Amino acid sequence: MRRSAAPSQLQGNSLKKPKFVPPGRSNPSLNEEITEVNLDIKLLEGAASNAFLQAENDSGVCSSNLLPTKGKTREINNENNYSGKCFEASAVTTLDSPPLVHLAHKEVTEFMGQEEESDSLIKYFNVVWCKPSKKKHKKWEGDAILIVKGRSFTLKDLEGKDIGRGIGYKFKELEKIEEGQTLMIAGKEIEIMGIIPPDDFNSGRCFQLGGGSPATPSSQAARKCFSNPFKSVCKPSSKENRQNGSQNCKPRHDPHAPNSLVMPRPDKNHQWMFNKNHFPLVDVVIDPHLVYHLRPHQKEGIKFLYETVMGMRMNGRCGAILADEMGLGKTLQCISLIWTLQCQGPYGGKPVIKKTLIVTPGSLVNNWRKEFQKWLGSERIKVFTVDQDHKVDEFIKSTFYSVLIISYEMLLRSLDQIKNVKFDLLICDEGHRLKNSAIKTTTALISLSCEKRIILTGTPVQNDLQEFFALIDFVNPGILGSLSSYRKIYEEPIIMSREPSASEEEKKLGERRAAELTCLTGVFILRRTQEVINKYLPPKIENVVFCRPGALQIELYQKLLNSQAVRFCLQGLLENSSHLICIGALKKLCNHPCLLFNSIKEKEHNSTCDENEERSLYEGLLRVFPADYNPLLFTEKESGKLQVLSKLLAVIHGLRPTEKVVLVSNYTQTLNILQEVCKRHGYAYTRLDGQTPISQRQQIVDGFNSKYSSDFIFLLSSKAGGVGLNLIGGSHLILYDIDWNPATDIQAMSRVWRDGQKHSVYIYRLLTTGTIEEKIYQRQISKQNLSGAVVDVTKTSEHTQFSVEELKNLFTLHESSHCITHDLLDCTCTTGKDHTDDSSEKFAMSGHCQLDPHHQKSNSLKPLSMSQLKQWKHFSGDDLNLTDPFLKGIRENVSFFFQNITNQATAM
Ligand SMILES: Nc1ncnc2c1ncn2[C@@H]1O[C@H](COP(=O)(O)OP(=O)(O)OP(=O)(O)O)[C@@H](O)[C@H]1O
Ligand SMILES: [Mg+2]
Repeated sequence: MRRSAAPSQLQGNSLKKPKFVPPGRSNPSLNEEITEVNLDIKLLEGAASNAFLQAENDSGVCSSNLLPTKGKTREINNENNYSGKCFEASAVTTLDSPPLVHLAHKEVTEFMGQEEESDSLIKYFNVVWCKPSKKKHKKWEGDAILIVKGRSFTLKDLEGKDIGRGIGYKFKELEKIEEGQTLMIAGKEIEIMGIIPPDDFNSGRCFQLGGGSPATPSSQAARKCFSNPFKSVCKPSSKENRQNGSQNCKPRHDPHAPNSLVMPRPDKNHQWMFNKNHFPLVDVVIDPHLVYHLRPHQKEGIKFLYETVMGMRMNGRCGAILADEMGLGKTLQCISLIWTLQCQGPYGGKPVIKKTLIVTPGSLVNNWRKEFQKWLGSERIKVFTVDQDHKVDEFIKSTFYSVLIISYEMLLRSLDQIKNVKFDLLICDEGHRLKNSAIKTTTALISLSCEKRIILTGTPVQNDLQEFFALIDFVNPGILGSLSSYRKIYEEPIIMSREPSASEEEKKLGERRAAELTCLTGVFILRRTQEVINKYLPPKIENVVFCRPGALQIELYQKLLNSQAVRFCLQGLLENSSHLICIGALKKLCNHPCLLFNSIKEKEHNSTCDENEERSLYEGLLRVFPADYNPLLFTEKESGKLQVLSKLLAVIHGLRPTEKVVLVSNYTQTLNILQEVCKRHGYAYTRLDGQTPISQRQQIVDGFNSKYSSDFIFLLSSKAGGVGLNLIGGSHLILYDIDWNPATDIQAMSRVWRDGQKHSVYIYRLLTTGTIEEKIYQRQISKQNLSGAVVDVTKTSEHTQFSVEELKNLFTLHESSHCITHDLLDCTCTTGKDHTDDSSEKFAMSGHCQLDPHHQKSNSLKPLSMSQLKQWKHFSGDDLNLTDPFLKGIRENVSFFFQNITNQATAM
C-alpha cells in the first residue's frame, strides 16, 4: 500500500498519533467503546433506513440539521473535537495535492426512495486522515478504513472504532472515489490510499498493518521491531575489524556435507536492515553432532525457530510459539537453537546471542539441565540452574555461564537481579501459564527487555481466545492490536459465529476472522501432533474402564442426591457455589467413601453457621457407614475403582513383573489411599506431589526411570507434576480420577508414551459407572466449542457455571446402565445393553462399531470427540471374547471397556 507522507509525519507528535499504530499496536488510552466491527455490514445495510432515527439519538448530530434539508450535507461526527458541531464541509485545495472533493449535498427526499442500492455496492478503502488544513504537507493523524455503501459511509480507525459516519452523499461522489483522492468527510480530511478487497475487510486483515501483508514492512512500528538483533553481540565495527571478520567468515560446519542442516539465508530486506556493516553472508549450519539425533520434525522445528527469532518470518518480529504436542522433543529443538545462535550468525559468522534465560516449572529445572547434558555434554554450553544453594547472584558474577535455567517461582523472587542481566533469548517452558496477562509471572516476564521470546507448550490454549491473545501478545507484543480491538475484530465475531442462533452472515464473518487469525499468527506458531513421532514409539493401548460402584458407594450416592442441598441446587434456590460442594462430595465418594467420611467428620468438628449447606448435604450420611467405621482401615471393596485398581496392579505385576506403573490422581488425599494400597500389597513405590521439594523432584524421576530401580509404582499428583515430566521408566499409566479439563488428563497420560519408551504402553482411565465421573468424561469429549478455530482452542474448564438442566444431569445416578457414555453414542451394537450371547458374538466379530466410517481415527492428543470414541473398540465387562489379558484380569468389577490401539501393526 502506498502510504504517502503519513508515517514520516508521525515523528514529534506522538501524543496525537496513538491510532497510527501498525500491526495493531495497542493504544491503552483508548477507552471509548468500539463499534462492533462484525456488525459493520449489518450497520451499513441498516444505515440507509435507520439514518434519521439514529440521527435523532446521536449526540454528535447538529441539531439544526436533525431533519436534513434540501441542499445540505448531513454529517454525523463521533469525534469529541467536533461533537455537537455541525461541520460544514468546505473545499480545501492545495496546489500539489490531488483535487479535494467537497462532498456535496443531497436530496433527502430522494434518499429514502433509493434504498434498493444493492449490497454489492459496499466498497472499502484504506485511508489516512487528519484535521482539515490548507497546509501542503499534511500532518496525517492516523490510518483508517472507509466503508462506503451507496450514499452512506463509515470511517473506522484500526481498532475497529467508528471515528466518523455520514449519510446522504450524492451517490456519484462516493462512487467515483479512487486512490490518491482527498476528501472531506466527517470533519476530517482523508486521503484514499488504496482499495480494500471485501475479503480483506471481512477477514479483518485490513485492520492489521494497515492492510499490508504480514511479510511487508509497511509501517513505522513494524520497522521499529527491526531494532538490530545483533547489537549486543555484533558491535559496529571499524573497517579493520570488518576485514579481520571477513577472513574468519567461514561456516562453522560444512554446509555441503551429507545430511548437513543449513539454516535459511536472510533475504535482501533482512540484510539491508541488519547487516549495515556489510559483513559477508555465512551459512549457519547446525552442529552435525546434534543433527545426527534429530527427527525430521525437529529439523523443521529448528528452522522455524531460527527464522522466527531472527525476524526473518515477520518483519523483525522475533517471538515464536512452539506448540508441538507433548513428547515431541521441544527441549532438544530449543537446545539446538541456543547452541547454534550462541556460536554462529549469518553476518560474518558473528554469534547472534550471548545469554539465554529459560524459565520452566520447578519440577523441570533439572530436567533441562539433564537434556543439555544429554545432547551437548557438559563442555559445550555452561548451564546454571537456580535452586536454594545456587542463587542468581552467582550467575551474574560469573562470565562462565551462558544459560540460566530458573523456575517461575524463583524468577519472581529474583526479578530485580534478572532484570539487570542482558538476555538475548528468553524461553518460557510450559508457557501456557502466561495465558493470563494480569498474573505476576506474566507481568514479570513482560518487563524483561528481551525481544527474542519463545513459548513452549504442549497445550497451547486451554480456555479461550483471550488467553490465546495473551500468549501471542507476550511473544510479539502488539501484533494483534490492543485487547479491545482484538475482541471486536476477532474474538466476538468468532464466538458469535459459533452460537446456534448465528445468522449465515455472522457465521461467514466468524469463519473468515478465524481463518485470518490463524493465518496471521500461524507465521510464528508451530504445532505438530503426536502422529509425527508415532513411528518411533511403541504401541499404545488406551483403555477407558467403567468400574461398577460398590454397595456402600451406591447407598451414599443416592443419599447425597436426595439431600436438601442437592434438591435446592436443582430448584435453583442456592445462589452461591454450593453445587460445587455437592459435586466435590460426589467425586470424593467415587474415589473412596472414606474420603467422604473424613469430610463429614471434619465438618462436624469445625463447622460455622455459613456452612449450613454443606452440613445439610451430609445430613444422615454417617448412619450409612458401619457404626465402627474407621477410615484408616478402609477396604478395597468399598470403592469400585479401588477394587479394579488393586486387581489391575496385581495382574500387571503378575504378567509383566519387570514393568512399572505410573498412578495418577488429582488429589493428595486420594494419593494417600493409593499409597496405603501399595503398602498393603508390598509394592515398592515412589511419590511426587505438590509437597515434594523441587530440588528432589528430578532425583525421584531419575530413580524411577532407572532400570536398577526396584520401584513398581510412581504415585503422581497430576496438578503438581503432570507437565513436562519424562516417566518412561513406566509403561502402564493409570488415571485414577478425572479432571474437568481434558488437558490436565492428556498431560498426565503423555508422561510415559514418549521418546525413549521401550515397552508397549498401556493407559487406563478409571471411571465409576453411571456416576458424575462419566458425566465429566462426556463433557470432556463432547465439548469442542472453539476447537480448530485457531490452534487447539478448547473451551472446557468452565466448570463452575451450570444450568439447572446440566445440574440435573450431573446429579443423576444411572444405576442400571453398563455405561451411559456408550448409551449416548447412539451405537447400534448391543454391547452394554441387555444382550444375548448372539449379540455379543456379533459384536466380537465386527471387532468394533463403525457407525461413522468416514471419520478419521486420530491419534493426536486433542480431546477425543464422541464420534472418535465411536471408533474405539468397546466391550461389556462380561464379554466372553475379551482377549486382552489385562482387561480379562479385571473384568469382574468392570461393566464396560473402551479400547483404542495406536501403532497396532507393531503391537506386542
Ligand atoms: N531425536 C530424539 N531422539 C531420541 N530421544 C529424543 C529425541 N528428541 C527428544 N527425545 C527425548 O524425548 C523425551 C521427550 O522430550 P521433551 O521432554 O523435550 O518433550 P516435550 O516436547 O518438551 O514434551 P512436553 O510437552 O511433555 O514437555 C525426552 O526424554 C527427550 O530426551
Ligand atoms: Mg517439555
